Amino acid sequence: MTATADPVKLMKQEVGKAAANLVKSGSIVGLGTGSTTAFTIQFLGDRIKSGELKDIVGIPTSFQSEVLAKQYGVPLTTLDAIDHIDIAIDGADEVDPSKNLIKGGGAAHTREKVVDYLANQFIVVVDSGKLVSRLGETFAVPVEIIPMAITPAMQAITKLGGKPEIRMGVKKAGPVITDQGNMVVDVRFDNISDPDNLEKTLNNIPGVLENGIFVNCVDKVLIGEVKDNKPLVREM
Ligand SMILES: O=C(CO)[C@H](O)[C@H](O)COP(=O)(O)O
Repeated sequence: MTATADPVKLMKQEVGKAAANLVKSGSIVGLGTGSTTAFTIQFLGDRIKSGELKDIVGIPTSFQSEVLAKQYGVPLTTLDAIDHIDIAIDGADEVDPSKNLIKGGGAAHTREKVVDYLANQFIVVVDSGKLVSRLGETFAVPVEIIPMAITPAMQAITKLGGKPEIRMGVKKAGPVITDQGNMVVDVRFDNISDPDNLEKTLNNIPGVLENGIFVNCVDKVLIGEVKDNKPLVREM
């Protein structure tokens, strides 16, 4: 793979590669979604092709990661065929100092939460622009809702103090539809002081399938940075 001049892409590439290097032969690997984990999947494929990495199987968290795994030669399985996941590698939209996350920028947070929470080790890969002092600082909370419940669920979210907006498609008329056939509402909150409680409260609204707040589940965050035009990876 050739290095790129775009600093954010360079950070994503370095951190994606660093995470792929943590995977050991014989592992069952959760494959995250997004532009950062796309590099991880690509580097896993490179390690398999070179013979350095043997007997791994991936569990995709989205149609996107499934397609990439097939493209780069990473064998896949399903949750029905395995009894554990050794390591999951996934991106995030925000990371707070306690390693809590907002995810779902790619509308894949429901499957991501299933896979990432099952893993014995959950590694998050981000560029340094994703670090925040408090969740909700820059990113809205994605909430996946079944279509017939969209109106009452949005009303309930508004009563909680959130400002919900249906996520609209790009190069597609109408709303984004998830891999499960649902809609996503992006919810702005003025202040998320208790992410643990907000995660549970949102999921208690009838019709809500899952939201993008991930609390107390991350083992390690790999952060990509660029210093003096050189990419670096540090750990949190
Ligand atoms: O949660 C996600 C998808 O639902 C992604 O992991 C998150 O949006 C980060 O994406 P990227 O690596 O492209 O910045």
